[in-house]
Amino acid sequence: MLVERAYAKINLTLDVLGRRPDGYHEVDMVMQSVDLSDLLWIDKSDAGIRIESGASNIPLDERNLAYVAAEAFLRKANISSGISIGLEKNIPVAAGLAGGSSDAAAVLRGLNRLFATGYSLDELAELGASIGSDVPFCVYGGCAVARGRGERLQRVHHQMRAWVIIIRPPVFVSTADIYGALTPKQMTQVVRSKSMIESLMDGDFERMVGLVDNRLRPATQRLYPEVAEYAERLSSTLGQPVHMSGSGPTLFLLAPNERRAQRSYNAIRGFMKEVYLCRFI
Ligand SMILES: C[C@@](CO)(OP(=O)(O)O)[C@H](O)COP(=O)(O)OP(=O)(O)OC[C@H]1O[C@@H](n2ccc(N)nc2=O)[C@H](O)[C@@H]1O
Ligand SMILES: Nc1ncnc2c1ncn2[C@@H]1O[C@H](COP(=O)(O)OP(=O)(O)O)[C@@H](O)[C@H]1O
Repeated sequence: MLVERAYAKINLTLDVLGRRPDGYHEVDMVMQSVDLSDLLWIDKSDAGIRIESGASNIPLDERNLAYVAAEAFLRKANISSGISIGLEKNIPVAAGLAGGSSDAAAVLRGLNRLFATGYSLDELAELGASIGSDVPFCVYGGCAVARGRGERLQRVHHQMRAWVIIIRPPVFVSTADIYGALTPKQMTQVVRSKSMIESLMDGDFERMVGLVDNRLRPATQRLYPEVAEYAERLSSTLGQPVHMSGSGPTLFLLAPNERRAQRSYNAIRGFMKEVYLCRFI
């Protein structure tokens, strides 16, 4: 048996360039892993794929992305063993934090170790792209610019230290609905990833914060006006901008040090239920 950790991500920039013939959207986004994670215990078993978890808000059958990943891996490696997966779910579900994608990526890494199949991370990422657009990034973690539908990655090795306060409003958002609600005006060729990477590489925290942006946000706020209300309340209480991750509804704030992060975290906990304090990894 082995243990794998599946980290959540936030989007520091997210630009949509246009709709593709396959129904997906061409994106350009800077993704960053944070140290909020699920834990997976992965082992061989007699037959079939079994997932056990205390989480009651996700399917534990073949619809679970960890299951889909295990099935895809066994098929690729031509292995007939059964698999058991224990899943401790700490990443909020359907939140724009890629929790399911990260679980899938952790299963690919874990099974590669368990069966000593020797696939490279690039090979696992390629397999991951068939499971979901965010899975290839989650195979590597860290920081990367993701293009295409999210699967074409340029990894970024920066030393920026930043704390992240993640707030999950009680709103349930469908990623497909958000992409589907984009208007042509919300899709442009202007991308912010280059400047964002420069600020990360320079360790320029203030510049980085000023560049955080997400082109899906207007669509999410139009379909779910509560998200705009939560964001407005948070930014007016704290006197600083609040950002949205992925298709939402998760909002986040960035802080340059632990003291400031803790102060914001304490203030937000007074009126929001689901708040997490974490860091870039
Ligand atoms: C918005 C983002 C930003 O990181 O993250 P989340 O909010 O899901 O965390 C991603 O683009 C989400 O990636 P992921 O959640 O893996 O998407 P998928 O399962 O591949 O696709 C779900 C649906 O979203 C739409 N989709 C997804 C990716 C993309 N580049 N264009 C799209 O139009 C499609 O309608 C697709 O059917
Ligand atoms: N292991 C998993 N963890 C979370 N959600 C999962 C998982 N497997 C499948 N899902 C389903 O995937 C959908 C998206 O979940 P998630 O990956 O958490 O969000 P997002 O794509 O917004 O980052 C949810 O509707 C959930 O039911």
